[in-house]
Formats: sequence, structure tokens, C-alpha cells
Amino acid sequence: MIPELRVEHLTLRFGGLTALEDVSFTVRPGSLHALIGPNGAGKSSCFNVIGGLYRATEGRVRLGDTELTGLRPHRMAALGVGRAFQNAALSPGSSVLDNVMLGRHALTRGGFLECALRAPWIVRAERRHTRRATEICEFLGIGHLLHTPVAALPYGQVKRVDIARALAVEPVLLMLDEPAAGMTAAETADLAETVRAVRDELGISILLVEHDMGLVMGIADRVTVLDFGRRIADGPPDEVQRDPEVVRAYLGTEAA
Ligand SMILES: Nc1ncnc2c1ncn2[C@@H]1O[C@H](COP(=O)(O)OP(=O)(O)OP(=O)(O)O)[C@@H](O)[C@H]1O
Repeated sequence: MIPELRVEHLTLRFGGLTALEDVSFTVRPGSLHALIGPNGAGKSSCFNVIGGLYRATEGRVRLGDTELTGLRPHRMAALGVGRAFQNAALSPGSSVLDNVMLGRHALTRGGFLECALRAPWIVRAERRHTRRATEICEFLGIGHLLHTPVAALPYGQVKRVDIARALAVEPVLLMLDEPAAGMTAAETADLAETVRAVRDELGISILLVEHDMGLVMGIADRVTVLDFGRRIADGPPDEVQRDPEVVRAYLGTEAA
């Protein structure tokens, strides 16, 4: 069963600067939830608190009955949280498959000696992991690029490798941080379809942090809007889009 992600009363301060103030929202099981807002609204800060990179000054994050607050990122992977970063932390010289296999490591067991001696069960597990990593790449449309070094790929494909690596931990929650940043309009439209397919076919929850309101309105089930670190709206996309405070936040920054 896919658990609900509950973000409760998050406050994050950097010295005198309040990046988040009392932010709460819930990502319902199997839904595509977007966290949006203008520049500096606190989206990345919120993403980084949920993902364990920043420690909240106040508040908590729970996935079902599991407390995520304060856990380190590698523990989260083991608990079913897969994350793709804004600046993909991939190994550019390695192949697509090797990068995605790195994501599987959160799931692999086996000590150094067993690995070094290539114990039969390790070899079998490795084969199984390679098969699954290949399937994930095929699902994301990069199955023909398994042996290509990441450095040789166009940006849109690199982003897919990053998502594949996040999916390789078999997450119940996939966190995507501004996946469309730096993409062309065509790449963005393709990506939107892919994200939708991940939700529909894998049935997992997705938290999508995005600057571009246009991208999320077509695909999100629910949208939380931040502005100056505070939640200013939360609801279905069509409702949020018409919210006067949201319109003001976006138009205000555009006009500035
Ligand atoms: N590590 C940090 N140290 C100090 N201040 C920070 C840090 N990270 C973010 N901030 C500040 O917190 C506020 C929120 O920034 P954040 O990057 O979370 O916003 P954002 O909505 O993701 O913006 P963008 O769309 O531009 O990426 C900003 O005022 C930013 O300068």
C-alpha cells in the first residue's frame, strides 16, 4: 500500500532569514502533487527538508507511520523515497545502466568479502537488479541508451536517467526537483507525459517541485503554492490557478 506523505508545520530558518514558515500539506497516496511558487518562494528549501538534506527548525515530515524528520538521505531511499535533483548528481563518464544501478544499491545486501568473492547469491541478485534497471530505463524511453555514457546525452535524456535512478530504489514516493529547468518546450511536454505515466502505471506518489506553473497545471492532481516561505494556496489545479493571491504572487514577480 502506498502511504500518505504528511508535511506538518515546517519552519526553516537560515540565521535571520526565514525560508519556510509553518508550511503544511499532504501528498495523497498515488497522487501527483506539485509544489510551486515564484523565485525564492521556498520550494527547494521545502524539498530539501523533506529529502533530509536540510534539518527543519520546526515541524515534521511523515510517510505513513514512519517519521522522516531528520533522517539522512540514504536512509530515506531504504524507506522508499526516491529523489531526482535539480542538478543531476550523476556520474557523467559512466553508462546509463551503471548510473541507474547505483540507485539499486540502496536495495542490495552483501558484505565486502561476499561481493569480492562473487558469492553465487550476489551474482544472481546482480542479474536481477540489472534486469530491473533495464526495465525501468525502457519504461522511461532510454532503453536503447543503456551503454551510452551520460556525458554524451542531450539534457532531456540526462533528466530521464536521473529519474530512472530515483525509480531504481522502487520508491513509494518519487520527489522531482524542477525537472523541466533548462529544457526546451518540446522536452518539457515529453517530460510531463513521462511523469504522468509514472503515476498512472507505477501507482506511486509524486512530489513535483516546479517553477513553471504551466507545466504542472496540466498534470498535477493537487497543487500547493508557496510565496515568501509561506503556503498561500493548496487545492486542485483549476482552483489554485484562479486564486487571487496566487495570481498576485506570480504577476507580482513577473512585473518586478
Ligand atoms: N542554504 C541556504 N542558506 C541561506 N539561505 C538560503 C539557503 N537556501 C535557500 N536560502 C534562501 O531561502 C529562500 C528560499 O529559497 P529557495 O531556494 O528554497 O526558493 P525556491 O522557491 O526554490 O526558488 P527558485 O525557484 O529560485 O529555485 C531564499 O530567500 C533563499 O535565498
